[in-house]
Amino acid sequence: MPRLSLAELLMGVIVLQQALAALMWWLSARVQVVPRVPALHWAAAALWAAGVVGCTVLGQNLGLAFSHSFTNMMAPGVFILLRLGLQILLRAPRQDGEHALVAMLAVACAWGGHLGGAPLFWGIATASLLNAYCLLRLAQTVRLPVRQELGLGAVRLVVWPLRALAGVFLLRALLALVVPPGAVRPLYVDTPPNIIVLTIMMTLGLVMHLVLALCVALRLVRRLHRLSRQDALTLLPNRRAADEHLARLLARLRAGQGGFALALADVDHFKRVNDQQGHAIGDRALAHLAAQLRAQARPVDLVARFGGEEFVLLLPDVDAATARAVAERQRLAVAAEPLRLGAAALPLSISLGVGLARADDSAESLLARVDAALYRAKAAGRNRVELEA
Ligand SMILES: Nc1nc2c(ncn2[C@@H]2O[C@H](COP(=O)(O)OP(=O)(O)OP(=O)(O)O)[C@@H](O)[C@H]2O)c(=O)[nH]1
Repeated sequence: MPRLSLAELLMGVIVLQQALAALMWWLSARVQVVPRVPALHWAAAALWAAGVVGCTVLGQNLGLAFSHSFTNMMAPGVFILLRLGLQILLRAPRQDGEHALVAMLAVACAWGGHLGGAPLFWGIATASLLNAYCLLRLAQTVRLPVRQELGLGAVRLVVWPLRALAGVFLLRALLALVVPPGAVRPLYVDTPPNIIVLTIMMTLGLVMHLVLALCVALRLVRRLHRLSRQDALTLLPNRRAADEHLARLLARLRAGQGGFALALADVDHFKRVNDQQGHAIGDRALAHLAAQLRAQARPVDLVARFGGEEFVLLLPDVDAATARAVAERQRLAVAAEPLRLGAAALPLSISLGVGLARADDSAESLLARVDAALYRAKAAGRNRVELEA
């Protein structure tokens, strides 16, 4: 068995590593853990990288022209695929024109540089410049999402190796122009610069895919967190979100940082709506009411679906009179805006109970007082506001 050089060994590790990354992305796309299209782009990028490195090693018998041209022509494809996947994930504008231009230039560099008979150094220099450009563009695309998802530390972890590799390519381009032809050796030859380049490539290959995987996982967790606190029908915060917000406001009140009021709004005779119009119209009525309540509220107020046909309003920094006035405004707005059903209109109304939080309140005691006020509003004829006793 032929003895492998250190460079060849490193290239073998890179091939294996990229093949595993490709498998990981492909599997996660299949089981739909991550968005499918970006994951498939990254799988293709990893496979492409494994192919480029593998063919460069295996094709060394075919001569310098092959190994340089092939690597130079194919390498930008890796960066383009990685970048495309990221842009699709982020729904960022895609630079298809730029990518097509890079691909054409890569082919032109390889063709003109080696296969077309131009001096070897010219091909190496132009292709290295192209690779450096792709790497810098990839670093630019990666920077913002990684910073938002994972923080500044991760930016350094992924952006600096990308820039370092771009620097190495720039150096390679410069060397090709100033040193004698043949001094810039193909990657599979054991030279100190090649070992450095391969080490950076290996580290980057690992870090890049790990950081991408982490970004995707964090996005997923944040999405689940958001969904678990959102009501699917009205898109308002749900009971869980309201309970958490109420606990925060109570803690703030106890710390002497400001009071708040709580209002419960319940749709009047909603059973009748369902019975007479059907459940689907009932759902539309709830979504309509939710939009109205939200539209009437201040940005600092929380409007949430508390359950069924009941909504909760959390109003920070108001006194009892203001809280009552806010509830009254909401009631009048709902009564004034029936649900449009084609030419017909379905009148809707809400009853509200309102209460001001006290420093010794628990969530339960406050809710019990406001619920009692709501009960009185219902008992007194509905479509009205009652303040806690
Ligand atoms: N369409 C629809 N109906 C719901 C939903 N959640 C609860 N409801 C209905 O809301 C109705 C509430 O009825 P009740 O608690 O009797 O109250 P009401 O008819 O509004 O009468 P009052 O509150 O006393 O004015 C029930 O018929 C529930 O089925 C929902 O998500 N969609």
